[in-house]
Order: sequence, then C-alpha cells, then structure tokens
Amino acid sequence: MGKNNAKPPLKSKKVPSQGSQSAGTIVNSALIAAVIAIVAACAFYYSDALGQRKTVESMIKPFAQKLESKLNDLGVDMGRSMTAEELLQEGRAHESLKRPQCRDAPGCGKSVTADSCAADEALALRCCSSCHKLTCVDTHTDCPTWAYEMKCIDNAEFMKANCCSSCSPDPDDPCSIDPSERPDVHTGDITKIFERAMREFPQYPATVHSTDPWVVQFDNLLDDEECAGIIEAVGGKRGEYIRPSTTAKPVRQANGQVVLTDVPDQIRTSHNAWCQHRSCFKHPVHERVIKRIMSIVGLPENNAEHMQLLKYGPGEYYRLHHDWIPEQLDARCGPRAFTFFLYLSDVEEGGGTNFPYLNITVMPKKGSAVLWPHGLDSDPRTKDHRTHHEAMPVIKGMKWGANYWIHVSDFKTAMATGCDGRQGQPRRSRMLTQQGAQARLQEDAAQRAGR
Ligand SMILES: O=C(O)CCC(=O)C(=O)O
Ligand SMILES: [Fe+2]
Repeated sequence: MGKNNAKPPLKSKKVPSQGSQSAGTIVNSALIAAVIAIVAACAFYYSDALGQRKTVESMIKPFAQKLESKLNDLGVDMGRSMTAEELLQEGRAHESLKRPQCRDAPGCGKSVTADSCAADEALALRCCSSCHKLTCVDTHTDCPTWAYEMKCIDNAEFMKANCCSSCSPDPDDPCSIDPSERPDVHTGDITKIFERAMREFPQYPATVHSTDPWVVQFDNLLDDEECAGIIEAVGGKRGEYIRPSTTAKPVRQANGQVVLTDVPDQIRTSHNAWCQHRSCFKHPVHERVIKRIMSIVGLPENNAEHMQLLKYGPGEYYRLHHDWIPEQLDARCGPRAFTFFLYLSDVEEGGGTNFPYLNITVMPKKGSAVLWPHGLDSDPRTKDHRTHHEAMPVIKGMKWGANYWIHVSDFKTAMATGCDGRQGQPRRSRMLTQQGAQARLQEDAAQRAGR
C-alpha cells in the first residue's frame, strides 16, 4: 500500500556552463572539431578541384548535424549551448533557472541590524540572509500554522503584513517552496479541470466512472498511428529504452540524508521507459500528444513529469498502490495532482485498471485514456486514499500504456534544479507538519534574539 511510482533519474551529465566545460566535453568537442576540419579540408579540395561553387558550409552542415544527433542520442554532450527547453526535457537545468542563493558574504556579523539593512541597499544584498531574517519577520505566533493552511495565498494581504517570514521561501534553502505562490491546482480546481475538459473537448467522448473522486475515461484520444508513435518515441525504435519497472523508496544515505531511490519491487512486474532522451522529446507524435493532453487539463506543460511508457506481458501486473509521493508535499513541484493514463493497445484478456475502493475497473481500449486525481478537491495537498488502484494481470495478449503524471506546480524546473523531493526534506521544513512550522518559528526567534 502507498507505494510510489519511480520517477526519471536526474542525469549526472554536466550542464555546459559558459567558460567551464568538463574535460569530457572538451575532448568530445576537440574530436568533433577535428572530424569537421578534415571534412572541411576535403571539401575545399573537392570544390577547388572541380571548380564548383559549393560552399564548404553547405557541404559539411548535414554531416555535422547527423553526427551531432547521433552523439546526442548516445548521451554525448557536444558542449554546444543547448536551449533551456532542451535541457529541461533531459531533466537538467539552465543556469538561469536556478534560484539565486541568498547568502551572507563574510563579515555579516552581529553589527548588521534591521535598520542598517533597510537603510543600506548594498549591505542588504551583501548580507542577504541576515537582512532577510531581520527584516522579514512574523508578528504572530500562529503564522507558521496559517502558512501551512495556505493562508499566504488565501488571505494574502493580512499574511503579507503579519507573517513575512512564514510566507517567504527559506533564504538558506534554494529548494524551499514559496508559500505565497499559488499552485496551479488549488482548492476547487480539480472539479473545475474535469468539468472544463468534458465541456471543451467533446471530440473525446467521456465516460464518467465517478465524480467523487473524479475518474473519467476519454475515448478516441489517439489514433493507431499516434499509439505506435508514442511506443516508438518513448521506448526507442528497437525498444532500447525499455527496462524492468522499479518503484521509488526512501533510502537513508551514509550522511543521514534520506533520498528516494529506484529499486526493483515485486509489487510491479511490468517494463517501462521514460521520455527523457532527445529522440523522444523531439519526436513529432510525442510533441503533438503532450500538447493535446495538457490542453485537455489546461495546465502548463512543465507541470508534467516526463512521459513513462509501460509494457505488460502475460502474467504481469502492478499491485495496489497510490501514485502520490509524500516527499513531494514540501518540494517545489508540490504533489502529483493527476494521473493521465493512456492505453496504447487493446488487450485480449485482463489488464484492466482497477480502483477497488470505488468498485471501478477501466478496461484497456487502444487510443483511450483515464484521468484521476491524487488529492482532494477541497485540498489537493491532502492525499485522496480512494484513488488507490492496481493494474490487473494481463491474462492474454500484450498491454501497452503510458503514464503522464501532472503536478500542482512546475515539475520539470523542480526536477532539473534538484528540488523535486527526491533528495530528502528541505533543511527546514515549514510546511509538512505544524510541529515543524512551530520549531521553525522558535528557531527564527532564537536566531534574532542571539544577535
Ligand atoms: O497499467 C495500468 O493500468 C496502471 C498503471 C499504474 O497505475 C502506474 O503505472 O502507476
Ligand atoms: Fe499508478
């Protein structure tokens, strides 16, 4: 019960940053430059010898592009500057996405006061952390509790005036959430999203299996060519990205930090692949389908995880579980709000998606999808236990499907910056528990008193 789905691993490849390429990147770039130079020299010779007017560029460009795309697919970084979008799709972050660190420069000692921070802009920048703590304070002991109850959003004016500290990100923790930032899926939004999807997309006939909680099937969402395209895009032309499925489990590291780690698990005997490689996220069918799904739910594409392809052979299953990952409550992406599950094949026998607490089984139908929420409509940050589900064993035939998990806030940026909840709790958890929030208040007060 309560098992989590594994999430795509954050690649360890280095983000090329201006003026600081890794040794591997330099070697790769040098090799490629050498190849290109040889080809260029040949081309010069060739054009000279024949007296033709072909430019060197037009001759070597297709070759270089082919080489680059091959190397990219093999995971070799050419060191060229990738767009922020491409990096995000690979689970990596462009420098500009990282939240600037609010740190004290040396020398920001006891002499820094709230008055000096307010009067001196340069000092406020140099002693960012100290000045924040001195000038952005709570004036009421209930502030952390109110912040936990999302009052920084729902009662913004009062909270801004009285609970600055509780309504701000932790200056010492680049992964802390901003409690005054409204998630894209907030109180009442789940119902609105389902109702809008059915109203605005009649071309995908809806079967409402349940309204509380919502479980809705959409038919004719994908045609046969699109089902095959998704399998090829995510799994690879020869299925080379498909691996035995895992689940994410909290594992304590040597340094005491608890990190979510993908481990094989008998609860799940399927195989899967993640759309985190270039040949997938650039695949035209994948791009088209993602746009369609996100327009149906009306949320930003970045709120979704990379698509996960699933393959079940006869006898394979995914036992009772919930797609909710508790560690993400405090993460910048927030919890998963929805599963958008695509059926990419018919199944001869078995393979239904069963919701035992709702007495619902959705049977696989090629090109259809089922959408369900993970949290309550009244509070998407509270897990809705009723949407526990299982993939019943396939009895005959093959089941292909795809998970598209959609978060309440931007997942892709959170993942790329290491703030998606896999890396353990933020240093000072202010939102997860009220006790944690109270402890933070006392810690802040003690810090101020000590100055
Ligand atoms: O295969 C299915 O029907 C559901 C799969 C599922 O629940 C999951 O991958 O989390
Ligand atoms: Fe699931």
